Amino acid sequence: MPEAPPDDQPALHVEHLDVTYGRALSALRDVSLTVPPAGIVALLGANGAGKTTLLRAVSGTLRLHRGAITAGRVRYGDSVLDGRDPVAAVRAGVVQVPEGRRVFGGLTVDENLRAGGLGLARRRPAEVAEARDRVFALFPRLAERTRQAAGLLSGGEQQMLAIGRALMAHPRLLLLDEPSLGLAPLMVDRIADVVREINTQGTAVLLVEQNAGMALSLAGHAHVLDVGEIRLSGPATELARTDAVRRLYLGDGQGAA
Ligand SMILES: Nc1ncnc2c1ncn2[C@@H]1O[C@H](COP(=O)(O)OP(=O)(O)OP(=O)(O)O)[C@@H](O)[C@H]1O
Repeated sequence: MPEAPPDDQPALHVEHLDVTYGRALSALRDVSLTVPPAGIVALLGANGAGKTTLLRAVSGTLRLHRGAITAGRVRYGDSVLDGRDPVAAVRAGVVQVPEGRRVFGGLTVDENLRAGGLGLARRRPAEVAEARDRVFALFPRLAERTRQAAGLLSGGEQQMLAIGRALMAHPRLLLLDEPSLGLAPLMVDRIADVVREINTQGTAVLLVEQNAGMALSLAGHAHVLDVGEIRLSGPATELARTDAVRRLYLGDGQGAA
């Protein structure tokens, strides 16, 4: 469990972040953003803009992908997260749901959930059971399939499981990487409802999405990344009205009226 009580919610501060892969590839340049306590912030951008890279920099998984922070800071409350590992981030209350519903296909739903939060010290069985109950309340479909192999779930159910597994670690900040990718519209709505519900329960969300309509309907604030740099930032409702966002991300060929 994170050390701080739930009502002591820190903010995430990403400050002037530069990230490179290998020696040559600059993936992020001078990126700054804040996720306020219990807020939802959306990060939009085309393929390759650097959205996943930013989540990796926050969750401590960058090094697993041969990336490195070369300048700037990532702070979550009093915890400095840049240069740390994923376990340090999880202990601070920051958990990433990777793109592509990476569930353990050969393990059951229940085993996948139990794998969430591994690395957290001293969890009592009652705490694990309570976390599972919370996941099942959000995703009743998972409760009906606890013994099913995760690889046999539908795409939407696998996304639910990936989010559920992250929730097992009691995040105070959830990093969601394209949760709507490849899902049917009804399932996208369902995932959006769940993100809203998780946030209502007090968890902040940094939401990476190509589905700008969904992301802007959920977020209070949003940023647009373009080839490694933040081009636009503002309240989600305002961003949804700008020409560039409407044309490029909301499928509005006419631009703003
Ligand atoms: N492990 C890696 N090694 C080298 N380059 C990488 C690696 N991961 C990402 N990149 C490069 O870094 C840049 C940013 O990629 P990133 O995956 O962060 O973008 P993205 O906005 O999340 O795109 P997508 O929507 O396609 O996932 C791209 O040029 C990508 O090719």
